[in-house]
Amino acid sequence: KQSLAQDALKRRCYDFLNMTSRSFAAVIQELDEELRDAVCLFYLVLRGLDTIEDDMSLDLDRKVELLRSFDQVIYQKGWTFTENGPNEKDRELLVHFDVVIDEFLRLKPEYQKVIANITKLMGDGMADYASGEHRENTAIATIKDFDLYCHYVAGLVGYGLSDLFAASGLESKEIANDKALSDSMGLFLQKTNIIRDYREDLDDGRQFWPKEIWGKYVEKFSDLTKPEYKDKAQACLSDMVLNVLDDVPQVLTYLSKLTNQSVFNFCAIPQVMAISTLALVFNNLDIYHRNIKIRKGEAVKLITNSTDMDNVVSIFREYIFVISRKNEATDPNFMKISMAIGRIEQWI
Ligand SMILES: CC(C)(C)CN1C(=O)[C@@H](CC(=O)N[C@@H](CC(=O)O)C(=O)O)O[C@H](c2cccc3ccccc23)c2cc(Cl)ccc21
Repeated sequence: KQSLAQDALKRRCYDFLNMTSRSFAAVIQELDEELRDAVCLFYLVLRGLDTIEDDMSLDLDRKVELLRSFDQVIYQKGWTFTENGPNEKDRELLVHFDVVIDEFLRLKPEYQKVIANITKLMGDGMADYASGEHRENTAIATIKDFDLYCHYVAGLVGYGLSDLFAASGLESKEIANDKALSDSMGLFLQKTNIIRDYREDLDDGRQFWPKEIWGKYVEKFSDLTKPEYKDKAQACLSDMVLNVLDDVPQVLTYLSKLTNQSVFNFCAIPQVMAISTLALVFNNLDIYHRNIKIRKGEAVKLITNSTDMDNVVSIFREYIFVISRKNEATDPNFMKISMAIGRIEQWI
């Protein structure tokens, strides 16, 4: 029986959810009753972890200590955090994190275990990266480092969501068994965001593109913004998109295994937004100068059309066609892009 006070507590968690991410918050709230609170709290715990990882004003040792212990923090009633810098985006969430913890402790133990387990793995991964990042600026040297970083910050989210879907009984246990599929769901979103956010990250002094890729085209990461390197910048961008296209077949395979409508919508909407973003950024040198986003009207069309597998496949087919049309024969990666598109078209 929910007391009025407990209702107020839950309401405040959904207010934080809406504060941290408007459009996606609505999708989370559409989830079946059984999963809604667990996913909402998983999202807020991850946001808390991200707010610590993102805060460059935090002392490194303090940051590492917080990241590695966050899986215990979420069990400490009353815990709050006021050491974030003043302009940290979701500072407010950690200042009132005791509300999130109270609600987390009311979840079914098996949901708590899934969230705590992923929080530990992610916190350790972020801590390892944060220590390395301070050692030398290109902590993401190889494509292997790139995949590992994206696994920590996004692939693990896929692991956790698949475990929650399976634990809820709304999806088969099998969805949580194939880790590679869950990993690809996160990698596709995160890698697309990393390409889109090139300029924003550069201006923040952060670089996530693997040196194994950009180092083939320029000496310095910021050279990609210079007009005299235009052709190199375009080839580098297509090389990055090529790397992301590898995850498309796994994303479609994962989505095809889902049976619950609300879970499907929750999983499909970010993926169709990502393929649309990928088609937008491909061969679009504006990404080196400003953050480009798909138009609102486009996003609304995608959201309303992502409720069944056939529609999602046709949306992917449409954007894969856009990429193949934008693919230029003069691009050194032209053939590789064509073959990656060929592999995807076999699937769709
Ligand atoms: C880094 C990230 C990709 C995992 C972030 N991430 C997502 O990107 C959100 C979408 C989102 O937040 N979009 C932003 C816009 C934007 O950031 O571009 C919005 O405000 O609409 O979706 C993912 C997400 C949703 C559904 C299934 C997933 C499977 C594996 C991994 C992640 C999955 C997400 C699910 C959870 Cl529970 C937590 C975080 C995320």
